Amino acid sequence: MSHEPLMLEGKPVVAEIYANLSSRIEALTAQGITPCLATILVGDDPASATYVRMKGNACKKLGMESRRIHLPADTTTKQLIDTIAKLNQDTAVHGILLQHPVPAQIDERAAFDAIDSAKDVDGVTSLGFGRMSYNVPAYASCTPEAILSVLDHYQIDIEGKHAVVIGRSAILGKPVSFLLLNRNATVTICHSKTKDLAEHVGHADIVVAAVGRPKFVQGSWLKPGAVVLDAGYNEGNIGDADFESCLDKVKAITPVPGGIGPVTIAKLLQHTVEAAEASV
Ligand SMILES: Nc1nc(=O)c2c([nH]1)NC[C@@H]1CN(c3ccc(C(=O)N[C@@H](CCC(=O)O)C(=O)O)cc3)C=[N+]21
Repeated sequence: MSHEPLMLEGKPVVAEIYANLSSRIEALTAQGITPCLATILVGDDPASATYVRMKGNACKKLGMESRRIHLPADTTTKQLIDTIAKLNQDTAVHGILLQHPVPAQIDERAAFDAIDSAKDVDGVTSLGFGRMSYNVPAYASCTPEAILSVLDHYQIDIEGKHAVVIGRSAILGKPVSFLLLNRNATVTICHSKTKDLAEHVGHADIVVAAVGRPKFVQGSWLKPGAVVLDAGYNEGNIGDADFESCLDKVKAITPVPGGIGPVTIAKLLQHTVEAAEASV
């Protein structure tokens, strides 16, 4: 590109979300309801522990409550579901986040579906996902919604654009594909078995990198003027896009860190406030 690419920084998007939330949190607290997010971490993955801690810290900063539940790595599906059931019953808890991924012995789908849909602030239940996909009111998964918020904040058109999503996970690739579809993008979903990935990506106006492989998306694959949203969170804060090579081609790109990640957390808090408001 002849001009500098636009940096899609998360910070102003987060500031906008938090500015809107603080008065709502105050109003709730005045009624004796402090929005409360419960996070469940199973096992000892250090990166997951960091993300969960960040979520709790963000709650504190905004005057919200949080509960951190940490279960051992050998937790069974039944034990996890029992823990979720207690949080479902607890009227002081408004949102429940089960940190993905869970250890292999756990049926993650069964655990996600045990979350009361009124508290499913991360859009992980089958009902929440289905409602989101049908474009009826629901809490969408936080990273997908963060991606849409970044596009909207920077006034990047979605309608009629060709979006290529790389990755098809339950909390990222699949839901972001539906959110983009519901905004009238033409969506291609690529994954590990996709042939000619570079060719698909080369047709994209909007590229969502959600593969979980550091520096995977190469600038050489991109159509000049593409917009790249990097939702990767690999070790060492390295994104899924090869930022340096992408810079030469893109109209706009999210940095990692400082892009989608912080907006994800803001969305989680927003949904928790909405769940608290709905509980009144
Ligand atoms: N049910 C579920 N929902 C999730 O939303 C979810 C999850 N499971 N499992 C793990 C991933 C990861 N994730 C991140 C959130 C924020 C940053 C973030 O804010 N990162 C900072 C840098 C991190 C740092 O400062 O250490 C940034 O990009 O600027 C990263 C990663 C949410 N996830």
